[in-house]
Formats: sequence, C-alpha cells, structure tokens
Amino acid sequence: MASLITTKAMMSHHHVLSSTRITTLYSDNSIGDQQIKTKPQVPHRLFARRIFGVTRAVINSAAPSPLPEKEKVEGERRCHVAWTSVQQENWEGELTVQGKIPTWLNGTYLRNGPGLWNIGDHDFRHLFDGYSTLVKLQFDGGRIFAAHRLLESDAYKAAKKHNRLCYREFSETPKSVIINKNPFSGIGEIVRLFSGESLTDNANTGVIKLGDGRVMCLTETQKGSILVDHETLETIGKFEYDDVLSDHMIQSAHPIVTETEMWTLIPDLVKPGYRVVRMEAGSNKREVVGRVRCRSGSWGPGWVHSFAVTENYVVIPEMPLRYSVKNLLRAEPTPLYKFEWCPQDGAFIHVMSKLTGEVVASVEVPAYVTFHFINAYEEDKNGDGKATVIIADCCEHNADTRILDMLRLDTLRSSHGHDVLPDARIGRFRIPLDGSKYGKLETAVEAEKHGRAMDMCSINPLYLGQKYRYVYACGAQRPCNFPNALSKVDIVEKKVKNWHEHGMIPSEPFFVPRPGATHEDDGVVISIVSEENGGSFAILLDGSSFEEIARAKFPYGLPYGLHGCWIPKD
Ligand SMILES: CC(=O)/C=C/C=C(C)/C=C/C1=C(C)CCCC1(C)C
Ligand SMILES: CC(/C=C/C=O)=C\C=C\C=O
Ligand SMILES: [Fe+2]
Repeated sequence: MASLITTKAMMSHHHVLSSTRITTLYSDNSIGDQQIKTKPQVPHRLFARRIFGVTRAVINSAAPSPLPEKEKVEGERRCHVAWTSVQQENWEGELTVQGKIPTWLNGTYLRNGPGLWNIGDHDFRHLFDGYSTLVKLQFDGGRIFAAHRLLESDAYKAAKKHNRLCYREFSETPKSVIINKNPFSGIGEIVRLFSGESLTDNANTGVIKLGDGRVMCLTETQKGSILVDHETLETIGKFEYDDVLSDHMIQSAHPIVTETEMWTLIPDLVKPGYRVVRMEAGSNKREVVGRVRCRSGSWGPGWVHSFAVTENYVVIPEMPLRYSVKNLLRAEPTPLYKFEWCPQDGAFIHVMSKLTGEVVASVEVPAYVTFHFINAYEEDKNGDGKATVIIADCCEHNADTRILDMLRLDTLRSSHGHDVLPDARIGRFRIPLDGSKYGKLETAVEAEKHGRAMDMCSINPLYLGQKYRYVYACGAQRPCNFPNALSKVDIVEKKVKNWHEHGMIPSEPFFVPRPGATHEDDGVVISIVSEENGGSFAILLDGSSFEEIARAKFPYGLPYGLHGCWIPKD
C-alpha cells in the first residue's frame, strides 16, 4: 500500500521524507488541514487529474490496485505507468543499487520527456503533448542520486496559473486561439501563429550538453530552447539566440552537438527548404552554412525531427511527410496532426558540404517515415580519400504514417501484447555522390531480429559521423511490436541481442563509452524502465555483453521518456 497525502491548501507544499524530497503539484482553492491517508496507488490518468483538482502526492510505490468501481470509465481502465502523468512536480533522493556500478561511471545522465498529460480537467491527446519532465541519475562513486522535476516553460507556468491549456502543443490548440469559421476572423491568430506567439515552448523532446557546458532542453519550436541546471534541474531561462534566425518558428528537435560546435536545421515554411546552421561552442549565434531548396512541388518542407552528419557533410532528409500550413491552422487535429503525406511529390535526401555549404547531392529515394536518424558516414569506394557514397541509417517505420497517430495516449494506454504499430526497421540510405539521380533505401538488419520495433536509438558518440557497428535502440519482444525491449544491433554481423522483462517499458538506451576504451561497445547503456506494477527503475547494461550489471529502483513510477544526454563529472 502506498501513502497518499491529500493536501488542501492554496499553495504547493514541500514534504520532507527521510532521504527524499517531494513537492506536490499544485492545489485547488480550498483551504484546510493536511490529511494523510493510506490508499493504493492508482497509476491512472483520472488519478493524475485529481492531483490537479485536489493535489495528492503518492510518496511510495506499490502495486497498483484496481480503481474504485465508480471511477471506472470505459477506455480509462488501469493503464501502464509509462503513460501516466508524474504525480509530483519534483522529487530527489538516493536510489538503492542492486549490482555494481563501474567505478569509472561518474557524471549525470539527464533524460527529458513529456511527463504530465493533463491540465485542469483537460486530458492531453498525444504522447508529444505532455509537459517536459526531466529525470536525473547522478552517478557518484558507485552511488546513484536521482531526481525529477517539471520544466518551468512559459507553457507549463501559464497552464498552472490559469488551470487550462494556453499555448499550442503538438496536437492541442487552446480554445482561446481557435479560429472560427469566418476566414477573416482568424487573421490575428495567423499572425500569432507565424510570429510564434501562440506556439508552445514546452521543451519536452531532448536535452543536450553544449560544448561550453550549458545544458539545454529542446523541442521543435525555436522558443522551446530552454537552459537548465543539471544538478538542481531548475529552469534557468530561455536560450536567447543572438541572431535573426528566430524569425523562423521551428527547428529540428535533434541538433548534433560536439565539444566544439552544434549543427541544426531550420525549416522554411514559406519558401520550402532548410537552412543548415552551425553554432560555435560558447556562442549564442547560429551561422547559416547553406540552404537547401525542397525538391518536391508540395507547399511545405518535409518534417525534420532529426537529421545526420558525416565528417564532412550534413545529410538533410526531405520526407514525403510535410509540414502543412492548412493543418497548422486547424483547431482539431488530423490523423497526421500538423503534417500531410505527399508521396506523389517524391522523397529525397540532400547532402551539403559542411565547409562550403554547397549541396553536393540531392537524390530521390523510396518513400520513408522516420523520426530518428541513427548515424551517417562516408564510404570511399576508390580508395583515393574522396567519399563516393554516403551511408545514412535511420529508424524507419515502413513509410507508414500511422505511427504518428498510434502515439496517441488512448492507443498507448489500451494496447497490450499484440502488434499495434507499423513494423519498423533500420533503414539504410545509400546516397551516391557522383551526380546520380537516385539513392537506395535498404533494410540493414532483418527486422524480425529486433521484434519489428525500432526507435529511440543511440550510438557510441565517439563514432558520430564515422563508420560504426553498433546501434542501441528500443526493439520489441514478439509477438508484440511495441518497443518493450532494449536491443543492441550489430549492423555489420547483422546480429541482435535483446533485453526484455515481462510488462516493462524501457525508454531510450543511452550509451556512455568507458574513458580510454578501444572497442566501440566498451561502455555502459543506461535506460529508465517503467514497470507494469506501477514502479520504475534505472538499469545499466554492459555495452559489450548487453547483460544487466546494475539496477536501482525509484520509490515511485516514472512515465515514458524520450531523449537523454550525459554530463561527465567536472
Ligand atoms: C515531443 C516531440 O518529439 C515532438 C514535439 C513536437 C512539437 C511540440 C511540435 C510543435 C509544432 C507546433 C506546436 C506548431 C508548429 C509545428 C510544430 C513544430 C509541429
Ligand atoms: C516513441 C517514438 C516511437 C516509438 C515507436 O516505435 C517516437 C518518439 C519520437 C520523438 O522523439
Ligand atoms: Fe526525437
């Protein structure tokens, strides 16, 4: 049984509990004494809603019990903690470690993701709508100090203050900005949309460490670039870009960062294309290295959630899944949300020189749907030191756009143990640099070997842009193709090793190389696992054997997360 604290007060409360610190979400307007009750944990969206209504915080984890009968509503039965909102605004404490953490692993793993999917009485629709929730695992001499905290974005703060949605999220439009049927009444909103005013800054997708040490949370809106303190998880404030590129409201959610620079793509919705930009470590100014024009005759550029780089080139995808101004302006989401599917206009990959900004290849490829590029590298077929082909790998959803709508919370909450998603694979693009018109798209490893699920990938960061061998990603345990396993894929030998436990939903496996390692897979893989019984734990796998070396349980359940980063100690 878990302790349930029911707080009736006007303000958020801080509860100090032995080694853990907890802050409840916010409360309603009633004033009264704090009551402490004992009640089973209910990992359920109704429960999360009640937090906002009356503020209740679950302190301990325990096996969830069924909801009281009166609260059972069709479609709202007990759901996996992976899809359940966090139940406190923040928490910190030491985790008890089972197993042994390598002595060299000192630093902080930070993970971002949408951890809160309701506001007031409103339940969000889509996985990507939730408010950013940072989770920290600080490894120190074999111990793990963990924490989580909601990001104080303007979108989250406004939602808290007004108890309703105030900005456009991935799939949600607040009532206040809904354009009515009169085409002229919405002009103001069109301005607010294109100026970015009504867009969210809920930076819930990823978190990166810039070369100068600053830590930034990101989403696809440019205003959703927010600096945080990786030790306290406090929000520092907006990352202020010192350039004029912020006029374009969107960006790729996955910049590529090294110790010296950051590369990203800025899509242009007006003249369909992408600006390829570079920012020096220590600077806030992005320089435009070059611009790619979209090849298709469609109105919008292809969606770029992520892209890839090699040593000398930037690989720019132009997916047939395109930003749609029409869908952007709609109040009610389409099954493709802000996008539209235009395979008749072709699918392309462009390659730009990092040095000159020149587009050195622009090839048509088979239709594809991907969120995440894994890595890319140059192949030199003639052995004269000049690249002849670019290889670019991605998690590819068999060109099936239904994946986007399948990430709706109702689908995720109700699907158990069977195929629900389109099958996914490692898609390998071969892009010739000899002026050929076409590129190839192949399956790198038979998808059955990783259970026909493939997303949320990482590699050894020292192999970024280089020929590489290992992909760490979420795969699946058949017969279901939902990513419920961690997979190590050897793309050279075409072998896969999976980690899976019944009922568990792991988030992105993140590879940290061992300092001084000479083998690509010498390091550890970190993931956070949401458990069927309502709990969660951090897990460490050996990068080479892919066997578990340690796990550490959180005293409560954490929801699914998206992307993470590693910040070495000092
Ligand atoms: C969480 C994740 O992976 C993606 C999040 C994407 C978001 C929040 C996209 C937001 C957008 C709008 C609010 C309007 C403009 C288009 C678009 C960038 C899709
Ligand atoms: C969680 C996900 C896809 C899972 C399907 O296999 C995609 C997340 C994308 C955003 O970062
Ligand atoms: Fe992503």
